[in-house]
Amino acid sequence: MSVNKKVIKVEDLRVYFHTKKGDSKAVDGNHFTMYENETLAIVGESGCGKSVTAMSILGLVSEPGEIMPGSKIVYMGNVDRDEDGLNLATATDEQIRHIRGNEISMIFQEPMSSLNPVITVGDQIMENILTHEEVSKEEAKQRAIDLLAEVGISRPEKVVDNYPFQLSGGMCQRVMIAMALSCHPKLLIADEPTTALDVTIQAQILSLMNKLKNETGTSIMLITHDLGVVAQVADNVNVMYAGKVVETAPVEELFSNPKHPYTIGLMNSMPSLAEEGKRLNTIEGSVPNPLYLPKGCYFADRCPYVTDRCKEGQPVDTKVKSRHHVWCFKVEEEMKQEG
Ligand SMILES: Nc1ncnc2c1ncn2[C@@H]1O[C@H](COP(=O)(O)OP(=O)(O)OP(=O)(O)O)[C@@H](O)[C@H]1O
Repeated sequence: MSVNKKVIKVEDLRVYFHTKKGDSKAVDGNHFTMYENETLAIVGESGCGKSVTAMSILGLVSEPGEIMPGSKIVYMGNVDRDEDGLNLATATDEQIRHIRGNEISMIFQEPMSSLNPVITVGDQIMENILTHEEVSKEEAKQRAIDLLAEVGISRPEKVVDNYPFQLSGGMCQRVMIAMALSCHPKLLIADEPTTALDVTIQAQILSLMNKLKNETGTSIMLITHDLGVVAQVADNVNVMYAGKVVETAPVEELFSNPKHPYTIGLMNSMPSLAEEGKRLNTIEGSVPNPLYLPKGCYFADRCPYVTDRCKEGQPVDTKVKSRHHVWCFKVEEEMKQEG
């Protein structure tokens, strides 16, 4: 089986917010690898560190937040520059500025508030192109029009001169995608890109993201709490809990063979995924406060299978099969028994 090229490899990423009450461990040992032409979905309850992980990749963590020493975010999207990759966790502001908006782009949940209301959408796309490439204004404008057409906006030569308020939410999100794609990014981070849109527009935006991935080979990180969205567009999924990945697997494998009790709980709480006729469950309890994390497994307090061992130490990486890994003592023991 051919494996796509690695774009980014995150190892032991820790992001702490230094507050008066102590260190709030928003991300606490996160790790994953992203590949070209693949969409990685990051799922998990509110506050589990999805957005902070994305902000770290973009160099946007600011005080009181800190990417802790030892964290690695190795960007390998452009091997011409450096065979070993560039550690974005320790890169200079200048190095990150060059990559952000160019090789790594981001689209956000609220397209209206991410676009500048007093600048036409065309000028905003052009500004991005002109910042990163040496092209004339005319060429940049033509590129903006072509990009608007590419993301499915009709009459792009007219829309290019519109202000964001003249467009619908779905159109603004398309503009954001056009902007993100203006410099052919190796990695596109989409943080809840369809949450603010109605269902039909949601489906169109997701299929647009799929099309772009297939046509350009861009690696996409999709942050969402919606497993329905994950099923539609993800190739791989990371399930995060309290700042850590607790399970990672290819999407079909995760849905057919979820292992971590938290992943199973998430699936049972989704109406479309729970077994027909079975009562919908919610996961009792709440995520631990990142200021006071327990010494054992962070899910122990909510886990129906908790044992003393779970309260004593942190579970380690257990391989279930190729690219399916779980961090759970119960799964570790099951795998040992299976030999
Ligand atoms: N500026 C800040 N100061 C202190 N804590 C912060 C700050 N920004 C984020 N956090 C904390 O970091 C943790 C992770 O937040 P993050 O926004 O990454 O969660 P999330 O999984 O993206 O949630 P959501 O789905 O609600 O967007 C949370 O506990 C949050 O309170």
